Amino acid sequence: MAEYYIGLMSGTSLDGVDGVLVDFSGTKLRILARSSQAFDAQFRTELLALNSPSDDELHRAARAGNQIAAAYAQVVNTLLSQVAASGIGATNVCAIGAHGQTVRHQPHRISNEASGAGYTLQLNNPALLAELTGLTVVADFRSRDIAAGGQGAPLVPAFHQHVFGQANTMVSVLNLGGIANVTVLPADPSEPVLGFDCGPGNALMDAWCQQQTGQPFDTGGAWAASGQCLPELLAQLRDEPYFNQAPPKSTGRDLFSLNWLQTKLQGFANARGQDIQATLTELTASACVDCINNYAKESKLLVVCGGGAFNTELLRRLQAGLPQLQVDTSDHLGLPALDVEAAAFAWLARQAIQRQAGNLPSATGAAGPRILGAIYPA
Ligand SMILES: Nc1ncnc2c1ncn2[C@@H]1O[C@H](COP(=O)(O)OP(=O)(O)OP(=O)(O)O)[C@@H](O)[C@H]1O
Ligand SMILES: CC(=O)N[C@H]1[C@@H]2OC[C@@H](O2)[C@@H](O)[C@@H]1O[C@H](C)C(=O)O
Repeated sequence: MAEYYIGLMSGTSLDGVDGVLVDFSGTKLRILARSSQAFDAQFRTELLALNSPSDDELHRAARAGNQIAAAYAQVVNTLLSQVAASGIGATNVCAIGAHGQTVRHQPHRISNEASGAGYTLQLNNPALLAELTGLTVVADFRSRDIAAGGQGAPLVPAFHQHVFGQANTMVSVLNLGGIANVTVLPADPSEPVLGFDCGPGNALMDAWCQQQTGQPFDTGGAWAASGQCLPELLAQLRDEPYFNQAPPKSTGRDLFSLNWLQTKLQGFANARGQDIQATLTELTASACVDCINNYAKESKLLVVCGGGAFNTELLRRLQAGLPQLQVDTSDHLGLPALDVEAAAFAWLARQAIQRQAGNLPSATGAAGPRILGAIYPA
């Protein structure tokens, strides 16, 4: 009996929505349809602005949530139209897992407040999405883990374990989205799975590329490849306490923003744009390399997913920093790099519907396993 779920991810790159329709009924998941929809430049600018305090932000955030739900509904329609000929329709889909758009992520405990709790905020309107699609929607996956003392991120390690785990071999998985996060799957299944954010993924490279060239990202890393890494700037960028913090840990644009970069760039006014891009690419690569060397030294394989998997220069720098292992994209294991996160949220929706935990406390630091997400019935 088929078990269809839809997963929708719009991540910290702010580039748009990735969606997949997955069948979980077999031993291996099957992706039956995939679709991406880019946000237009104006909406992207608004989402970026909403990542920082600004005027009338409650009203603007609510409107942005509606717009995200509308974009999600369009992706759902496209996915369903791709499988219509196979006789699969909305009534066959168990639920949608809709991540929402993270605009704040402050999971750390606030000791001088009565609740002591941190928070995370994903803009979305799951009620509207349920109305627009007629489907059950699961949303707000992160809050429960934070309420249980966890980071609320990363949440993909449980899914990575499900799809990429190998008997008797340590495997590491690196998601290169706006932020980079790693999952370490131990060779011994009784050992805990680790998972945490390494630091910036594409966010700073994208921001610099957009500002200097007008292009939203450095295609293939070609611009970075034409420059030289600046060691002094790299040292200044690496001089950020987050990199030396022990896991569990997670971060976001709250820290790694264009403002952060501009502060670090003081004193480098005469540097060439492509050299700064090369240095930002090395920043992402070196932070990830250090995480692997510190927490996954015995890994023989590094599975790379997320849009950064298309950045050849970034992958070259990763492989150069990790000569002891093989760097490969998830495509080689049968799951396209851009589909992994969306598939993870389809899986997390399924966990919620089946009243199963979605978090891994060994990764997030939560007090225990928790059922994640709020369910908006069809
Ligand atoms: N051809 C390419 N060359 C270089 N970089 C690319 C290419 N295609 C995509 N990217 C990068 O991937 C990013 C999108 O990746 P992805 O969709 O995984 O991000 P995301 O969903 O926002 O991730 P996360 O939630 O993990 O932060 C783009 O912003 C860009 O930086
Ligand atoms: C708060 C938030 O949205 N975090 C994202 C972000 O993007 C990458 C990294 O930072 C990761 O921790 C997380 O996303 C993935 C899907 C996760 O939860 O595993």
